[in-house]
Amino acid sequence: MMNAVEVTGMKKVFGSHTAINNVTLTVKKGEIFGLLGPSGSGKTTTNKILTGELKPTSGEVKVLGMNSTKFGTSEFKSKIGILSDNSSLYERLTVYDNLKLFCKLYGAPLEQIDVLLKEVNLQEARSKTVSKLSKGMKQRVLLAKALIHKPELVFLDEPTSALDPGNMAHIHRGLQRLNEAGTTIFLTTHNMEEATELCDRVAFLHNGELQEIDTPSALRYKYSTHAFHVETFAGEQLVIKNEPKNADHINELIINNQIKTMHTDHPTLGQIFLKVTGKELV
Ligand SMILES: Nc1ncnc2c1ncn2[C@@H]1O[C@H](COP(=O)(O)OP(=O)(O)OP(=O)(O)O)[C@@H](O)[C@H]1O
Repeated sequence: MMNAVEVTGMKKVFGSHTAINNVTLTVKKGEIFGLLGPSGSGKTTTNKILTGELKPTSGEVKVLGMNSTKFGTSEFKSKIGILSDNSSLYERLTVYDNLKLFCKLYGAPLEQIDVLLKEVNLQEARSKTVSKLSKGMKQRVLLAKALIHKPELVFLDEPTSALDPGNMAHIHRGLQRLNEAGTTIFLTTHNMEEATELCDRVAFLHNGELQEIDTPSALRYKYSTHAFHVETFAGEQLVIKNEPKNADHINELIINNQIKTMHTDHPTLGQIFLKVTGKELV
């Protein structure tokens, strides 16, 4: 199966500052891939290179089998969708008229508009002027705009950063449905719960360099201490390694009804990021 994204040795230098250094990664077709990193780690720069807005200083970048000379062509634009900090809407037009304009631009059927307004939970705002929308509502219109032409691959830069928990959950379900229908999603976020919930694989970006790349569950296993954390009714806090030689000890605690709570150590992606880079994912 062809990869959706192939990046080899990508570097981006702004003046004397290296924003991206030697990044190599692939995104498989059909995946939800999460690029995680704190502010300034290089997520947006990576996105801009992959969507043709910026050129890498060096390295190879391929998107849907096309190399960077094809970025910006109508074939490229018809196959990818973009939600970035540069995405914009016509402020004086209504939500519906904005989407109608983009439908026409891409030759997409107008029926797509109502399908997408439902997906982003904005049916009731269809006749509102964009300038009167909240930040979160605008973000959802921009997401609908990014998806209007049914792209094969979408690049979503912090797609839920302005959303309340209810709308965030709604958008997450929508993105999962979109992915189940075959769309590959390249998501940049610093929201670790979002990444854990949505992503098949995640990459940690820190100071422009990739630190880890794997499934959330493999990373959580890798950085687990493989121990049981036990609280007894007597108030003791025990940490017992998950090893055969400790079976009798655990058995004894169970038989004597001493266990009040017991759980395995399963670090969150945020805790792992902190362990790997010494930085919080914010
Ligand atoms: N056009 C530019 N000129 C100079 N430096 C830049 C430019 N764009 C980005 N940078 C620098 O490159 C680094 C990475 O920036 P980038 O916007 O990619 O980070 P980010 O991870 O997306 O951060 P955030 O989450 O805050 O958007 C930062 O140090 C930033 O200041």
